[in-house]
Amino acid sequence: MGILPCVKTYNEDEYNSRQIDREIKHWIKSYNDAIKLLLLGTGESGKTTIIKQMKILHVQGFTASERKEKAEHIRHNTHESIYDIVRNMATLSIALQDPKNVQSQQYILKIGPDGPLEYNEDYFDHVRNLWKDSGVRECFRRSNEYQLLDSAEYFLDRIDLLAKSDYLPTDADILRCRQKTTGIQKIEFKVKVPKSMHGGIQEFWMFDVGGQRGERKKWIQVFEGIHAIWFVVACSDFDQTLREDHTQNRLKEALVLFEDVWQSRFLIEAGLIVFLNKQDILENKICQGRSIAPYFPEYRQFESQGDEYTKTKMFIRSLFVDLTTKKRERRRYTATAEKFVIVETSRPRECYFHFTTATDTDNVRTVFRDVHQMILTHMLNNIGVY
Ligand SMILES: Nc1nc2c(ncn2[C@@H]2O[C@H](COP(=O)(O)OP(=O)(O)OP(=O)(O)O)[C@@H](O)[C@H]2O)c(=O)[nH]1
Ligand SMILES: [Mg+2]
Repeated sequence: MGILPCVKTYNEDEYNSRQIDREIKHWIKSYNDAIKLLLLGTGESGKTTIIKQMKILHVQGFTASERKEKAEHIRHNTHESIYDIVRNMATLSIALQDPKNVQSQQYILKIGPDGPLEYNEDYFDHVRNLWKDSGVRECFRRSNEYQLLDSAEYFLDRIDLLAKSDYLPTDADILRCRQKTTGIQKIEFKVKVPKSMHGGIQEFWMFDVGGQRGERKKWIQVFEGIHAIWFVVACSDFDQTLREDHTQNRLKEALVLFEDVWQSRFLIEAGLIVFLNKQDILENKICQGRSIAPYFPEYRQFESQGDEYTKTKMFIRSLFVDLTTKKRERRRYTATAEKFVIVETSRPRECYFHFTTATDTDNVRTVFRDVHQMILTHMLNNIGVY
């Protein structure tokens, strides 16, 4: 009599232990599976720049032929920049400081937005003349009133380098280069897991999509099986309008888009990390005396410690945090009432925030390390290791 329960217990233990073995195998398999990350955000927020950083940090960087190809894009970015500045001088009623530069202005305008057939010495001389002109600089300073690439100043300041026939861009130049993403891109890479987190190698798949309005309908194709969304916001956009809709403020568009992503039932299982990006440009703007208050009047009531830049970045973060505290709404059909009703789902969900400068490799390295650690802790938590 005394033996039977004991035998039974032994069998149960054996069964349980086999079951646990199976589960552990499954956990380890899913732990070793690639972590799938999806970068989302409006156009020009910095998604592709983060992908480039992953290539620099975790793949082998850029080959000589890739750099050569980028040199052409960079020259084109530079042309687009000077063309957009001089084209907008008339609209903003800004005159050239030196009337002799009219010839250079006409030369650039005549070329048109697509750039010259050949980037020759003559071309670069005209760009140099214009970039030295204080009227051109004044129009550049007012670039929030029209559409201008964020890297305009960076490349125009380096015009002598770009003019060299053997110019090969550095990593920093490539990170500043702008090419709009169309379609869906994927980068795969492996990262060592720290010993403190059980060691081994973790594979990542990172998906990049185009952020302009016309591109967003393609996003849903990559929602399946995503572990975490990195939502990228260009914080410096607060005084700019969208390229695709000149009536919409860029930061307000980012807030609307973020709310859509946060509320999306397709992304309910994915972790959400917000990259409050372009901190370098934001700080610069604030130091130059620009304020977010005319675009977001509630800023005047916002209370925060620190200087104006710190206050602005904390305010922008608070705008996103507020959206995460709203209850998620879902429409459900009720047969009795024969209509759809809004039901609130209140499943707790975390959202993490990081202030970033995507063009700064050290900054992205640190942020990626933190985010990786967080994802691992989250996964290990889920399988009960911690
Ligand atoms: N100064 C600065 N420039 C940045 C930063 N992040 C991105 N940029 C620049 O902003 C421009 C746009 O960045 P992208 O990475 O192409 O933006 P995106 O989100 O991929 O844009 P789409 O492909 O249109 O969705 C590029 O010229 C980048 O170099 C940043 O933190 N600081
Ligand atoms: Mg892109």
